[in-house]
Amino acid sequence: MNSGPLLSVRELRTHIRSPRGVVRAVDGVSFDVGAGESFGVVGESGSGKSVMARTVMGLSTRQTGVSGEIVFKGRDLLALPKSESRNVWGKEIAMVFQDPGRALNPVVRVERQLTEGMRKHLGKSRSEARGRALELLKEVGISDPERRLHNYPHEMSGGMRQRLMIAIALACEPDLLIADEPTTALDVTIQRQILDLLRRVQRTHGMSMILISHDLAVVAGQTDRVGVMYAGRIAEVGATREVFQAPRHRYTEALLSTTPTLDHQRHARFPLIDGALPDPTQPPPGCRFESRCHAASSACSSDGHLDVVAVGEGHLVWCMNPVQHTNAVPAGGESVVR
Ligand SMILES: Nc1ncnc2c1ncn2[C@@H]1O[C@H](COP(=O)(O)OP(=O)(O)OP(=O)(O)O)[C@@H](O)[C@H]1O
Repeated sequence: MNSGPLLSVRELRTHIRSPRGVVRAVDGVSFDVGAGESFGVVGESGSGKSVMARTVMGLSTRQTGVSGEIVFKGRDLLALPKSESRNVWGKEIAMVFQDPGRALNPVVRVERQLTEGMRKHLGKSRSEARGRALELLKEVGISDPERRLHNYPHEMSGGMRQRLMIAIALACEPDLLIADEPTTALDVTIQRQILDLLRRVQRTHGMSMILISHDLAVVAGQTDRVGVMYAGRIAEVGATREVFQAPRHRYTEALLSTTPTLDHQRHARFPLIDGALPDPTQPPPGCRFESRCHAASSACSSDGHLDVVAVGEGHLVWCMNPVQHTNAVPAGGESVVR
């Protein structure tokens, strides 16, 4: 029996060949997600959140080179034969995308989109899968499910389509649900309902969730732990409350300090921080935030290995000079992990 975290991502790299060179979209990312845990991922546009999520979901293209480890329930998915990893992706790990209109097949009726996975992965008969599909539609709040089974996606509203995506994701009872900006494409009034639904199904099904969001307030309210991504790497990871109340990486600090409404859980969209992300085809040596960091020293741009400092229980920061808070950690309580 595997007693480690449900998901352990280690030194994950996803490099994409493109006309402008090799984009190092994900470039040495490590984090864990525990069973039943909700893990948030934040970071400004282009930091690599979506590429990381798609890689964990097994959605790499031919232009993509992936290395590192994605250890899920004790098995490294990148080292498994394709025939086995295919059974994990879509069944044990499922994904809800930003734009349900694009993620759903426009020419296939709801019934087939909902039952396909159950028939393929769980070996359910057509009528069993149909019965379960009706239950799932009810669970995600879609009324008149019998009629809905015959619909095409375009016959449903954006909010209903996202509910349908969630039902499809739940169909094979996954252990991990990845939600990549699941409400960005929706009206503000619907966003809250979808987030509440995700949180509810995560709890009732006892799943783990990776929730990617631009919206810091959403992540603050919905997740147990958070990873802050910057330029293809994790800058800081830890309990959401701790990271948001006492950030130790200056990138996290900058995000939070320029987001005054976070306390009120409103409109906490990503703020503008002076400067720009480095060119992902030619990232600088050393710390990638160095050029925008007010506390950087010459050592930060040196080509040495970037230290990971443990600043609290499960709280790691990729910085050689983390922010100090009074009362945060007793003197000598911090240690370099590697
Ligand atoms: N198919 C692709 N070909 C080339 N570059 C890509 C491709 N997909 C993503 N990238 C690049 O990889 C980097 C990371 O992109 P990604 O979409 O993961 O960022 P993100 O943090 O999810 O941003 P957003 O919040 O805007 O979705 C960016 O520099 C992006 O331009």
